Amino acid sequence: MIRVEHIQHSFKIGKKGKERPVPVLKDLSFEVEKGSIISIVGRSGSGKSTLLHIMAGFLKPESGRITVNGTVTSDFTETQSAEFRLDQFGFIFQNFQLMPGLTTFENIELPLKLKGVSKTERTKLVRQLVQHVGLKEVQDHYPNELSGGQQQRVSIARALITNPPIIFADEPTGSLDSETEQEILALIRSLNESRGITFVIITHDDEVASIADEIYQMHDGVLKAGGMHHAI
Ligand SMILES: Nc1ncnc2c1ncn2[C@@H]1O[C@H](COP(=O)(O)OP(=O)(O)OP(=O)(O)O)[C@@H](O)[C@H]1O
Repeated sequence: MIRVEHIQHSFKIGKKGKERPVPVLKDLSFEVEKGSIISIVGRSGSGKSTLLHIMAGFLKPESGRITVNGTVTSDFTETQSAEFRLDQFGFIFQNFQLMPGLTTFENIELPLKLKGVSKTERTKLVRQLVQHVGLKEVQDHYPNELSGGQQQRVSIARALITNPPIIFADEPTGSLDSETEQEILALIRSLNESRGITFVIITHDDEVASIADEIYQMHDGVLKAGGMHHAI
C-alpha cells in the first residue's frame, strides 16, 4: 500500500538571484490500496509526473510524507531510494526507454544483473517471462527491429522481471496506435489480476484511465478522486 500525506512541492523558476517558487503540488493526500490499479489524469503541466517522481523517490517533496508498505520512503537518502526502487518498483514509460544496444532478452535481464542475480537464475526467469508476455519469437531482436507494441511489451517485461509489488506507468500507451493500446491495457489488467501487482498509471487519456479501480483528477496541483469504479 502507498500512502501519500500532505505532499507539497514547488519549483523555483526565473533568473539566478530572482528565482520565485511556483507551486506544483498543493497538499495532496491519498492512498493506493495493495493490488489495485489507480490512474491519475490531468492536463499537461498539471503536476502528474512530479507526483510520480515523488512517489517513486526520484524527487524529494518540499513537505509531506510517502509511506510504501509501512516504510517511510520520503526520508530516504538517494542510495536508499535507489535500492528500494530496484526491490519494490517497476517502471513503464511512454517512450519505452530500452537500451538500443541490447536485445529483447538482454533488456529484460538487465534489472536482475543490477540485483546481482546469477546467470543461471537470470536465464531461467527471462525465458519464462518472454514466453508469458509473447516475446519469445523476438527475444534476439534489438529494439529498432521491434514494433512499438513489442517494445512496450519488452519494457513491461523489464519492469516485471524482479517481481515488484508496484509498477508506475507514465503514459504507457502514449506512443501506440489504438489497437496496440488495447493490447497493452489488456496485458496490464491481466498482470494486475494474475500477480496482484499494484499499478499507478499516469495519463491524459480517459480510455487508459478507465482500466483503473480508482481514478484521480489532477488539476493545477490539486488532486480529486474521480470516484469512478470500473468493472473489470
Ligand atoms: N525541474 C523543473 N523545474 C521547474 N519547473 C518544473 C520542473 N519540472 C516540472 N516543472 C513544472 O511543473 C509543472 C508540472 O509539471 P509536470 O511534468 O509534473 O506536469 P504533467 O502533468 O506531468 O505534464 P505532462 O502531461 O505534460 O507530462 C509544469 O508547469 C512544469 O513546467
